[in-house]
Amino acid sequence: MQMVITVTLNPALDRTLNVDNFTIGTVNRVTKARYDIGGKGINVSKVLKNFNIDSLCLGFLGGIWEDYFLQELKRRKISSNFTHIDEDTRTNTKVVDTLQGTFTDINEAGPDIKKSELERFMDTFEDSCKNGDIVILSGGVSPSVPSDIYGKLIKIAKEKGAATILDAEEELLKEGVKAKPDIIKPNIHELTKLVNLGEDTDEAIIKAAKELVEYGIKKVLVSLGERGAIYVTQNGVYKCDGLKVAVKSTVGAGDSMVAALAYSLMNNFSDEYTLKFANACGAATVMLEGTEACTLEQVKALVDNVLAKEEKY
Ligand SMILES: Nc1ncnc2c1ncn2[C@@H]1O[C@H](COP(=O)(O)OP(=O)(O)OP(=O)(O)O)[C@@H](O)[C@H]1O
Ligand SMILES: O=P(O)(O)OC[C@@]1(O)O[C@H](CO)[C@@H](O)[C@@H]1O
Repeated sequence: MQMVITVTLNPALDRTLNVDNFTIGTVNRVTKARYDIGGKGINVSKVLKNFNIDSLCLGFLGGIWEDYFLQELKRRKISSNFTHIDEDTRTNTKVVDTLQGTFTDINEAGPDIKKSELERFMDTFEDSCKNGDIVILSGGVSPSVPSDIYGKLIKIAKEKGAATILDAEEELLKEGVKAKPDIIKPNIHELTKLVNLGEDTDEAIIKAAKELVEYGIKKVLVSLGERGAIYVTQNGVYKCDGLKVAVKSTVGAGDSMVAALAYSLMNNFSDEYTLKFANACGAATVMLEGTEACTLEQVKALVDNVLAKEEKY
């Protein structure tokens, strides 16, 4: 049976603090706090579960939060086979200031991963991937994990006959792209660094994404925050504007788009509808507090409002 596997090499307990008029260098009072299990791959699995799709979460977990993550995953009926590590899984702090409309992420570097822990993970990964699976590689890694890790994982997954989706930044993305994953989902900042994009006009983004498709990546979804998204595939170029919605937290918007890409593959959506669906997922996610996953009902209520069109290039 086809399985979705999400890889989160550096999960995080996301602590979202609402602070009015957040100011650096003073005492800030928190009006509301919430905690969510997070890390990009785990967020993808949370969204997929809300879409009635089972997935298997892999990665590293350890220390004070390990049991909490496992309990939460169990409560959500999400399967997992995390590699246990000695050090503590990190806590990432997100400061939401609705008065100033700012969203600040303070992400920890993450625990040291020992060579033996990495080797155990590699074995688990290799044993888990099967022909026809969809493997999602998302997020950053601890400093001790080599930056070509995603390249290696993509190679293994492809040899097994699995489709691969990569959502990463900087060297992790650069090295991962060399292994030609099927789909990538850079945001505009990630794309800019990947291809040395001079300007962030639609034309420049489309040209860069087309070059990536010519290089061998089948589909490139560039997320542009409130500006919407651009999707370039072997079939064409598609563009849509962002939906105007009330934003509660931007955390996980990109992850919900990655979940949408997997969901679209499983449901054979057209490229145009995939873009509409992914953009609706992004909008639905920013309407929710903290790192809460969007639901299919929410997305269905928004998707028809997304105006996506094929661009002639
Ligand atoms: N302010 C907003 N209003 C409406 N939609 C938004 C807004 N911000 C993000 N989105 C939606 O979410 C998608 C993903 O956002 P973004 O480009 O910020 O991803 P990202 O940087 O990968 O996010 P993250 O790393 O926080 O998960 C956008 O393409 C858009 O569809
Ligand atoms: O430090 P990374 O791995 O780049 O990002 C981690 C993170 O910000 O990404 C998710 C939202 O996309 C959060 O759940 C998590 O805290």
